[in-house]
Amino acid sequence: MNFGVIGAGQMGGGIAQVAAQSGFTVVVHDQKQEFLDRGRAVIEKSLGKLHEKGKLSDTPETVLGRITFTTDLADFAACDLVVEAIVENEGIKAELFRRLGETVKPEGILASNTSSIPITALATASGRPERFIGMHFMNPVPLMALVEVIRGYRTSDETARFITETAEKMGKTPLACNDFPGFVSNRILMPMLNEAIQCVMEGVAEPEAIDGIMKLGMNHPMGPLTLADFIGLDTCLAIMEVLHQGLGDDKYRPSPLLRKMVQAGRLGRKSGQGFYTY
Ligand SMILES: CC(=O)CC(=O)SCCNC(=O)CCNC(=O)[C@H](O)C(C)(C)COP(=O)(O)OP(=O)(O)OC[C@H]1O[C@@H](n2cnc3c(N)ncnc32)[C@H](O)[C@@H]1OP(=O)(O)O
Ligand SMILES: NC(=O)C1=CN([C@@H]2O[C@H](COP(=O)(O)OP(=O)(O)OC[C@H]3O[C@@H](n4cnc5c(N)ncnc54)[C@H](OP(=O)(O)O)[C@@H]3O)[C@@H](O)[C@H]2O)C=CC1
Repeated sequence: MNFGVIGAGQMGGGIAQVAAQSGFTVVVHDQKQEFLDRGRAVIEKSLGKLHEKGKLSDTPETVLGRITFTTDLADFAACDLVVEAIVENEGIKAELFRRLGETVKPEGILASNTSSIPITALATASGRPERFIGMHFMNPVPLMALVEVIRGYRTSDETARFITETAEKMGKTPLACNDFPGFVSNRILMPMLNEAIQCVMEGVAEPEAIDGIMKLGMNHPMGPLTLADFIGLDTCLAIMEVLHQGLGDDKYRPSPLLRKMVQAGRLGRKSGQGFYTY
């Protein structure tokens, strides 16, 4: 299969890596060569770790050899499937899908890894709503089992079947849900992270204590503030905005502290500082 990925950030890089581990021929796009170089280095490091642990059936070089990196969207013309993983912004994604709809061969399927943005709106922008779907991987992609499969209003059965089978070929467990703001994963996860941030703002406890309470008390692998830093506070804020606007209920109001930290450029792990310093 010719597998395309748009965005070489933490999610795009992980999706490209797992697609290549599954034997697919992969092309990855980002806006600038330096972002592609950074994405490639992250993939190399992850493959090295998996190889060390005997969790890779091919050598890291073989897997990496299946991936090409490009700044030219025209290189996606022959793709059977393109998964988009760029910034969580509806306008920017919609414009990208309009271009992909004109570039990728007509029978190619387009998918978004969006955390929360309506699949149906992006499907309309693509001009091929029957062959459009949400394919939502979890972070870190090489380690997490789930792919949330979100059907838009006009997604065909054939497209849903193809994505389910592709996720399985990638060693993931696909689970289906419908197109509502935040789908299932982030409708449930993100209010918890937002509430943890609200606890920091109100001085309920120090970040370390909040994380410790949720790790030791609820057996969560990461505390909510560590996880928010890991996801990216900009992405968390964007998801909360979609929940708040899309569901129209103030229980989804983003914490003012979350908003302020994003305004200050404290985006979590990717910027070196969030609730913790990296
Ligand atoms: C926002 C959205 O739209 C949706 C989302 O994705 S929400 C986020 C969902 N993800 C989560 O909730 C993740 C929660 N965290 C976890 O499950 C775990 O902490 C984890 C799987 C990430 C790490 O596992 P862990 O056992 O707790 O910790 P850790 O010891 O750090 O990691 C295990 C190993 O995996 C390795 N590892 C971590 N990321 C890796 C990657 N991308 N590739 C390869 N190896 C990796 C670590 O280096 C570590 O290796 P060593 O044992 O050699 O040091
Ligand atoms: N972080 C997470 O835990 C998860 C995120 N997601 C979703 O995946 C998507 C990507 O998130 P993530 O990988 O974390 O984000 P990153 O910030 O790591 O990467 C985003 C990518 O989008 C590119 N980008 C930014 N602006 C534009 C633009 N205007 N046009 C084209 N490309 C652009 C970035 O390139 P540049 O370097 O140029 O900015 C970068 O390659 C989002 O939709 C997010 O909601 C889904 C599951 C989990």
